This record gives sequence, structure tokens and C-alpha cells, in this order.
Amino acid sequence: MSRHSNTPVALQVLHYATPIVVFLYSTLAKTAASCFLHKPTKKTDAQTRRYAATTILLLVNATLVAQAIAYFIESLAHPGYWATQDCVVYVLGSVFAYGSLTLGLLEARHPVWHPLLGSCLAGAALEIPTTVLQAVTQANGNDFAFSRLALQVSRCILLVCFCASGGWYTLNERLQNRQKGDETEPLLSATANGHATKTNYATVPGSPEDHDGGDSTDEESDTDEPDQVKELKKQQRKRLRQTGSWLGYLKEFKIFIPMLWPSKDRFVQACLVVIGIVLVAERFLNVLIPRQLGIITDELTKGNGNGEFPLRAVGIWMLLSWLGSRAGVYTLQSLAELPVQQFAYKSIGATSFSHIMGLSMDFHNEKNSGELIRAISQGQNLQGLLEFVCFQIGPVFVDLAIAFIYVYLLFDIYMSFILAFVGIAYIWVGAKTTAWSVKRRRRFNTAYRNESKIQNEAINNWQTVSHFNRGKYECDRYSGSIDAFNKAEMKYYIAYFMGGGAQSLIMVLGRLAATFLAIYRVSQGAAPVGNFVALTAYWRSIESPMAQVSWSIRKVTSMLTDSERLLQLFQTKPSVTDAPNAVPLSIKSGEVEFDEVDFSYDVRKSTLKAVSFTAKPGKTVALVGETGGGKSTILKLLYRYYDVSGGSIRVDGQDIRGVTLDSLRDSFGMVPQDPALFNISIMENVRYARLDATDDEVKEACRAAAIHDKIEAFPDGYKATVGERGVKLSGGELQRVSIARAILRGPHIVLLDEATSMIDAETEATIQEAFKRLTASRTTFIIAHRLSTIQHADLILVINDGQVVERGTHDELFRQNGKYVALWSKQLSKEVKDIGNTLHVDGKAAALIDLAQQEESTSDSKKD
Ligand SMILES: Nc1ncnc2c1ncn2[C@@H]1O[C@H](COP(=O)(O)OP(=O)(O)OP(=O)(O)O)[C@@H](O)[C@H]1O
Repeated sequence: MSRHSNTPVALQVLHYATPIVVFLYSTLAKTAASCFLHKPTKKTDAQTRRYAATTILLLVNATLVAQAIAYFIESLAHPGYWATQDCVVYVLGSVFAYGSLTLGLLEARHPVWHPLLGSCLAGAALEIPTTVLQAVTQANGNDFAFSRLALQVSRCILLVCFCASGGWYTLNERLQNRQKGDETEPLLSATANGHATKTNYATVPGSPEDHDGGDSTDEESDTDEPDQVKELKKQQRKRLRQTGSWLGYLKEFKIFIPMLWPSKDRFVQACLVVIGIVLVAERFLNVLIPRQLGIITDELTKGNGNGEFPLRAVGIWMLLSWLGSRAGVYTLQSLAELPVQQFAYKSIGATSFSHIMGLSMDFHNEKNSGELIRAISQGQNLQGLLEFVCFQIGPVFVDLAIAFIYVYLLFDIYMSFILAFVGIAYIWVGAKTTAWSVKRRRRFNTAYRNESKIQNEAINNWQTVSHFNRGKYECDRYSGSIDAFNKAEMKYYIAYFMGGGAQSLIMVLGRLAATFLAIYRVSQGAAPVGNFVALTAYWRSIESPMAQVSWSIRKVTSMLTDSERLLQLFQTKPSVTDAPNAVPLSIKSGEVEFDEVDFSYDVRKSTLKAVSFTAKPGKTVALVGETGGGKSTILKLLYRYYDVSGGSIRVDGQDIRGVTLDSLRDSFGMVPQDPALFNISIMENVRYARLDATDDEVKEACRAAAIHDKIEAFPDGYKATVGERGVKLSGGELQRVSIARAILRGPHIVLLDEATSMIDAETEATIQEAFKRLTASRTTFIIAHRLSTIQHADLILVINDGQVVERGTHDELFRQNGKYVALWSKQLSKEVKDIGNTLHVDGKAAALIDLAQQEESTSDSKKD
């Protein structure tokens, strides 16, 4: 079809090389820039530079389009003339290469310049000799040749202008930067507090706002997050814009690699090998099946209805088709993929669960369970990441490269161009719509978690909701959150489907163009009918992987976006951990010493100030005092839920920060203020304290805690389930089950935080014996508001406003006639008021009542 010309070989080589070099350089440099390069230009005159550069590149494209039109018009003007293949490749390839550069520049408000400059420099370096050679070889050419030469010269001038102005700008910029000095900012500014390393929220660089450099925080931010997290996110985005890149973003996810890669599981590794083999086989089958169909067609065409059946060719085709079908190698692949997915599902789930369980009390005080559970389940979607990247996205690029060569062999380079245009446009549109939808996806996720949070809160607080009759209010709130979720979902899916629609359009147009060209070639006798059949079948087989890659890119992006919250959780480190050289606690006698302990939950308010005391081995220390004084905090510090901010706590002379948390907590038996049980049987709940305890031991512990008879009276006895957090039990029953647990555990040190506050005096008397047994020869800490329960303690500490204001035994403190006595008098006076004159009081109590009345009248007179 082309008229043979006497184009010199050097010119032909330049024609082929120019678009390839420009395109390859720009692709590689852009990829490297998005991975490693950090600073897009944000100077004030950057926009002027961008507009000027875009104009030049558009003009370069215009010269190429004009050149293509010139060839076309010449072929019309001179029938039989057609540009040589190298010229067509040169023009179409250059449109492709410079077109992609222009598009990139149009998109990025703050472009990275060096890929652009380098590409144009390479382009100019090749265009100039091309133009000279063209001028020499076409010296006696016609008007068309001259017009083409003129276009070529203009293109050279434009490219040189681009490089010169770009070089000048870059030089200027460097000089200015040198004058200003280094302007880089640290990761977190001084305003971000010390918790910065704990939470770290990543966003997706490469999304439009990152290119744009605009502040998109408002739109993107999760509305339900505390200000501190928002601030950190803002800082993170800022940093990503300044120094960030996809590589930087993805680096954050490297935490997940050990959870995805089965480094120790031989079976899963074997499955991966099987998948690899199947993938290679699929690549071959993709080409062989349509090719075999083409061979059959050609044999049929040659036979022209002579009754000969192409048995061998059909047999091979049938075999290949079976292998390439869902019943063939794909089944093998699906079977092998299952263990790989399950491995990742398990390792992500188990690791995140154990990480969250290992986080400290400060985290658990702030958490929202519903939101947390959804974050884990969304993060588990990452299980498919390895599959998508290695088995779906990667092979498609191989497919495209094979397809480019195969369609060239079937027809010619024009067919390869159609394929390349379709492939790149398809993937480009896919990537663009993905970037477009990331923001919407993030909002959709936030709405999803918010809905879960509201639902969870309302169900968990059902009693509070009922007490205040706020059922309608909660329903409205939940339904509002569903509306917000639906809205966010709608917006996300609109973007998703629109992107899909645009891609399908590209695919259809590509198929039509390829079919048109193939029919034309066959009709001209340039290719056999079999090639047309092979192409039609093959085109379909490459369409689906292309759709797959674009879907996979979206899927990977949404997986990464979805798992950002889990990533954030993984980056949250427990504030209390084992020291690197921690050793197990060795308890000899159980002496506990608080030495000048300071502590605050919030740096702005101190909770404990210089608390010092010693709990002698086997003795009982009681903590009493005004509510909010810091008593429970003392026990929490002993448990190492928090670390002291000053001073130290020692158990048998060992600083608790130097021993392992497990060994420390194993030494304690705690009866908390508000015990919570699992929604399982009472037997299992008590056994939770010592998993190997027998039924008899459990019952013995319950007997000691004066709850055995009560449990036996339940219709299901020890098998009775206790409801969520133990709601089916009364407050007193709950506390006694909790005491039974502590008795069963048999700890070295006993901590009783208001352990009998909900138990009536009579029952309390019955469990005093149990307490005596529990605490005998064990160091014991008791917090009690009912002072009668602690009057026999070996040491009573009166805690007021975070300080030990009095200490001693009951009698010693009474003699001091200070705060302790005031507490007693207040309590007794209240009790007397409650029971009035019916109370039988002994002489001592009567004296105390007098004291209480005196105290009250003194304080009243002070007030007056
Ligand atoms: N997780 C927390 N975060 C911030 N402040 C806290 C936290 N827990 C307790 N506080 C504050 O620390 C102070 C001491 O609380 P703590 O629970 O130790 O008092 P308490 O003496 O045990 O009170 P009560 O007798 O009422 O149980 C209180 O002002 C309380 O508001």
C-alpha cells in the first residue's frame, strides 16, 4: 500500500527512534519522579511557566497533526501515494508521545519539570538531525514536502524554545533557592505534640489534590475525629505534598508485607508457585487459542468447501480452549488462590486483634468499639492485595506488550498503534477516575464507620437511652447516619460507574477501529481471512484483562484507602510496654513501695503528687478519701496501666517498669469497682481467672464468695449465661462473682477497688471470712468508701487531691482527729440521718455522732 521511497536508512532509524525515545524517557522519568522526587514547584510565577510550556507543547502537537493531514491530503492529491511506514510511525508515535506530555502538564498545577524538560531535550536532539536529513533528501521535493519540512523546522524551534526557557527557569530557581537557604520543614512542626508518633494518617498522593497542592483537608477529613488527629493528618498531608510520592505513601504500608507474604508457610508458597505457572500458561493460551482459530479458518478457506475436515487443527483448538476455559487452568488458579487469601486474612486479622488488645489503657479509654471493629474488617480486605498486584495487574502489562507484537505480526504497525492507543487511553482513564474517586471513597468509609459507631453506641447504652426515653432521638440519629452513608455511597458509585462507562466507550471505539482496519486489509488481500478471525477472537481476550487491570487498580486503591485506618491503628504504639531488658517479676514476700510517685493523665493537671508509702508483705493497705482524690489511679499505676511521670513503684524491690507486664499482672488479683463479665455461663466466667481450674474449684471459690447458693438457685445453675457485660446479674451478685474470680486466681497481691460497694451489710458479713482467706498472708490494697470495711487495715492512707494527707491505723488516725475522723463523721452523720432515731447506737458511735454534729456546725459557722 505504501509507495516505496528512497528514504535513507539513517532517516528511517530517526523516524522510529524519536517517538520511542521521547515516550520512554518521559514515562520512566515520570515514574521515577512520582516514586522518588519530592518537590513540585510552587513558586508564584510557576503558573505562567506552566501556561507557556503548555502552549509550546500544544503547538508541537499541532505541527504533528498538520503533518499527518499533509500526508493525507497528499495521498488524496496523488492517487497511489501513501506515506512510508517509518513516516507514519514517526508522526503517530510523536503525537502519542508529545500528547501524553501535554496531558500530564495540563493536569498538574504544580508539575515536576525534569521529565518534561528531559523529554523535550531528547526530542529536540533527534528532531534536528531528522530535519536536516529531510531537508537534504527532499531538496527537490514538491509543495507537500516543503510544507512538511516547514512544520518540521517549526517543531525544532518550538522544542529548542521549550528547552531554553525551561533551562533558564531551572537555573534561576536554583540560584534563588541557594539565596534563601534550605526551606524544608520537619515532619511535624513544633505545634504537634509528643503523641505525634503514635498516630499517623496517610493520604493518597497522586490524587488530584496532591498534584494541585491545594488544601483539601476540610473535604477529606473524617468529621468524627478529634482535633489532634485532624491536625496530625493535616501535617501528614503537608509533608506528603512537600516530600511525598506514591512510593512514600506505599512505604507506610510495608507494615502489612509480613502479613501478606507467607515467608514461613511452605504450603502457601507452593500455591504461589502453582499460580505463577498458571499465569505463564495463560499468557500462551491467550495467543494460541485465537491463532488456532485463524489457522482453522485459513484451512477452511483454502479447502473452499471440498469436504476436507481440518481435524488436527480443530483438535488442537479444542484442547487449548478447554485448557483456557474456567474448567481448565483457571480452576487450578482459583484453588491455589484460596490458601493464599486465607493466609493473609488470618495474619491481618490475628495481628490487628493482638495489636489492639496490646494497646494501653489510654487508647482503650478513647476508642470506639464499633468503629474499631469495622476498621479491622476493612483492613482485612488487603488480603487480596498480593493477588491483585502480582496476579492481575502485572500480567496485563505483559499481555499488552505481547498483544502489541502479535497484532503487528497479524496485520501491521497501524494495528499495533490502535491497540496501544486503546490500551493506554483505557488505563489512563481508569487511573484518572480512580484518583477522582479516592476522595469520595474516603468519605464513604468515614460515613460507613460513623454509622457503625452510632449504632454500636446506642445498642451498648440501651439502658441509658431507655432511662431518658431517647429511643426516637437515637433512631433519628441512626437514620441520619444512614442517610449520610447513602449519600456518600451514591457519590462514590456515580464516579465509579461514570469511569467504567468512559472506559467501555474507549474499548468499543478501539474494537471498531481495529475491525475496520482488519476488514480493509483482508479486502485488499494484504492479510488472510484467518488473521481477521484471529484478531477478532484475540481482541476479546485482551479486552478483559485490560478491564481487569483498570478494575484492579481501582480495587487496590480502595483497599489501600480502606486500610488506612488499620494502618493508623498499627502505627499507634502502646504507651506502656516491656522495657528492652525487662525480666519476669520475682515475688518473694510481696512488699509494695510507692516512692515519691507523681502522675497526671493530662499534662495540664496533676493527679498524684509525691505519693509515698510502703505496703508491708502480707499486710492490708486501705485507701480512703474524697471522691476523685486519686485512689483508683494508685491501683492503676500499680497494675501498670499507665507509667508514673515521677518517682517509682517497686514490688519486692523491683521497679515495675523493669519487669515484664505479663509477670507483673499475673501477680495481681483485682476486684474492680464495676466488674464486667463475658456473655457466657457463670462457670466459664469464674474459670476465666484460672483457665485450668476444675468445676469443683470454681464452686469452692463461689462458696467462699457467698454466691454459690444464689447460683445454684438459678434455673440453669452454673450454666446460666449472664448477658452482655453481666447485665442479668444484680450489682451485688456481679461483685461476688468477681470476688470468686479473685479467690480462684490465688494471686500474690490483692487489689480490691470498692469490691463490696454494692453488697448489703448482711452479705458483706458473710463474705468477710472469704476476704480474710483471700487476703491472709497476701499484700492487699482496699479502696472503700464504707469505712467500716477497712477499719482493721494495717495501714490506712487518706488520699486527698492526689496526696497522702494522713496515714496510720484506724486508732492512730482517730487520735489525730483530722481528715479521717471527718470522713467517718460525715459517713455516720449521713447514716444517722438516713435511719433516724431507729438506729441502735453504742457509746462510741454516739460520741462520733456528737463529733459529726460538732463538725457540721463548725463548717456551717465557717461558711457563715
Ligand atoms: N482516664 C482518665 N483520663 C483523665 N482523667 C482521669 C482518668 N481517670 C481518672 N481521671 C481523673 O483523675 C482523678 C482521680 O481519679 P480516680 O479515679 O483515681 O479517683 P478516686 O479517688 O478513685 O475516685 P472515686 O473514689 O470516685 O473512685 C479524677 O479527677 C478523675 O477525673
